[in-house]
Amino acid sequence: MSNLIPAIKVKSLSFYYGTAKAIEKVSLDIYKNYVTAIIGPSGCGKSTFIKTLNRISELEGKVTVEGSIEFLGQNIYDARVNINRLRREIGMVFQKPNPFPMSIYENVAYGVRIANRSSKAELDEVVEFALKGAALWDEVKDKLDKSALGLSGGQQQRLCIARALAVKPKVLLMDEPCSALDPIATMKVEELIHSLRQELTIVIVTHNMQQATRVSDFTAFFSTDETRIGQMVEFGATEQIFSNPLDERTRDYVSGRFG
Ligand SMILES: Nc1ncnc2c1ncn2[C@@H]1O[C@H](COP(=O)(O)OP(=O)(O)OP(=O)(O)O)[C@@H](O)[C@H]1O
Repeated sequence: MSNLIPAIKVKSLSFYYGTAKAIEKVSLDIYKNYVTAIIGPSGCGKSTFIKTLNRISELEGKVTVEGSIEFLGQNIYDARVNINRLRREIGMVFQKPNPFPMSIYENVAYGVRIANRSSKAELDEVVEFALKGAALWDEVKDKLDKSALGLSGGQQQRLCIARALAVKPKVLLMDEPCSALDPIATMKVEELIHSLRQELTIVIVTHNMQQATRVSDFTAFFSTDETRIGQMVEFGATEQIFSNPLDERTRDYVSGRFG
């Protein structure tokens, strides 16, 4: 792989819920226009980590962050950072599809309306662009005014991806985006992830190791020891992590002997 440009540089990141440390001193570069998978056993801090990347983790109450996360040359934890803009530039898709109880069109247009004043024609264009980007346009183009809640689970998840794409993010964070989907819907989302990396940088948390090998270019393996504090054990090209891991703990996990 040539041309590795970091989109996000995580430096010695530690994270606490109240006084409980959830992750310790994670450092890693997330490369632009590649897919990075975060894998590891339950409770090792994968979701916590991904949520620190756009400061969604701050919505969890009293939390403390140490270290830094550089995005576009700035520490995102700097007091001058505009959090709304940060979350538009680093969008997020969650485990369970969470469409708003409104029409398909309004779901996609929502964030754009908040971010800037747009004409109806501009909004129409963005909605079409985002739904096409999320490979959902053909299925919904004739029912844009219908409730999003009438869509299947897989369609709802692609709608949530379209909603994130509508505000033209540079990075998309996906926290187990397929865990509530059937195999066919999962395959569609995986194909989508593959094609989206032309335009975007993607970070995906997954429990499914086959999925990590199918969709990602790089993999970070997180784990905990007896302290129960999450740490990054190993990071590398996905092929290397799965075929020739350097750390014994990674080897045990990817071979299914642990976790
Ligand atoms: N909102 C919260 N408040 C307090 N502790 C939390 C909170 N969310 C997570 N934790 C704790 O932080 C640690 C890491 O949790 P996290 O959900 O990030 O792990 P994970 O690797 O994503 O787990 P899983 O694979 O089960 O989703 C756990 O010990 C968890 O109990």
